[in-house]
Amino acid sequence: MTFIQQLQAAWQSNQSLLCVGLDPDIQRFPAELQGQPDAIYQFCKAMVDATAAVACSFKPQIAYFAALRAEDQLEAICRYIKQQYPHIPVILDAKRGDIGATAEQYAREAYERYGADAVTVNPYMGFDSVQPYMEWKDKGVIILCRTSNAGGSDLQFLDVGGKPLYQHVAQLVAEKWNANGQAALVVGATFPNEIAAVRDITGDMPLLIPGIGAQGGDIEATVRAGRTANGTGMMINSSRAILYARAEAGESYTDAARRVATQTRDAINQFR
Ligand SMILES: O=C(O)c1cc(=O)[nH]c(=O)n1[C@@H]1O[C@H](COP(=O)(O)O)[C@@H](O)[C@H]1O
Repeated sequence: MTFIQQLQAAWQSNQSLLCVGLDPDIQRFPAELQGQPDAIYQFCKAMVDATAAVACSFKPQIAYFAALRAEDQLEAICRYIKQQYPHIPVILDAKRGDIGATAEQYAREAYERYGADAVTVNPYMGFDSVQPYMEWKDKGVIILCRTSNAGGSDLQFLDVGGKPLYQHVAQLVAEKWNANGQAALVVGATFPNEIAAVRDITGDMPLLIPGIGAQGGDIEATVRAGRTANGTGMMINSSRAILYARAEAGESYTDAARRVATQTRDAINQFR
């Protein structure tokens, strides 16, 4: 099964467009995990188990693991998801971008070492820097287009021949780069007008949309702008708002994560 087929199946089986981001910040872990040698893995495993029933994808952010020399725990959580929840695709968020020969190695790292189904990449160095990821025909290649951060406008909004650069990227990917139908684009939930513009350009291409939750993006505006005709087409990511949800009376930290993930999935579904 290709990444896109896997994603379509997960949208249906879990009735969900929610991507659960795994950004494990040890400073924010519950007391019971503090000081454990594999705390990052244990925390992510607990989050995966708590949210798997309402997620269409998981997105581990590699920096949170690599900064603490915890790549082995990233390997382990990717393997765990594959074993326990093989129907839910894993997106490695690495935002890679380099010359072709180096990109080949990054692609092997994402797809072989971590067994990811898709990886986020940066288009700034052009097609030959993205192509090596596309040689893996059944894998997803998720390309930055209009990122959720304010500074994204510094370059992505520059006028290139009468349109902003992010629209040029969307057009390039939709019309030229995506020969094998495996591409998706990143567009931030903090910019619903831009989500709508990218949706217009790209037809039914899946969009990875981070920025709801901790970054304050509006769920209704996001879904209305990004949905396809059949009410899918999006992986709407939330990380910190789910991982570090405040527990209510009698709740464990995993209960709180499950509650917020379920509420977020349901809030998204209201507007599909
Ligand atoms: O590619 C991404 O996932 C990404 C792109 C973008 O434009 N903005 C963005 O926030 N992200 C990632 O999405 C996650 C957002 O986390 P929260 O703000 O905690 O929900 C982080 O892992 C970011 O690295």
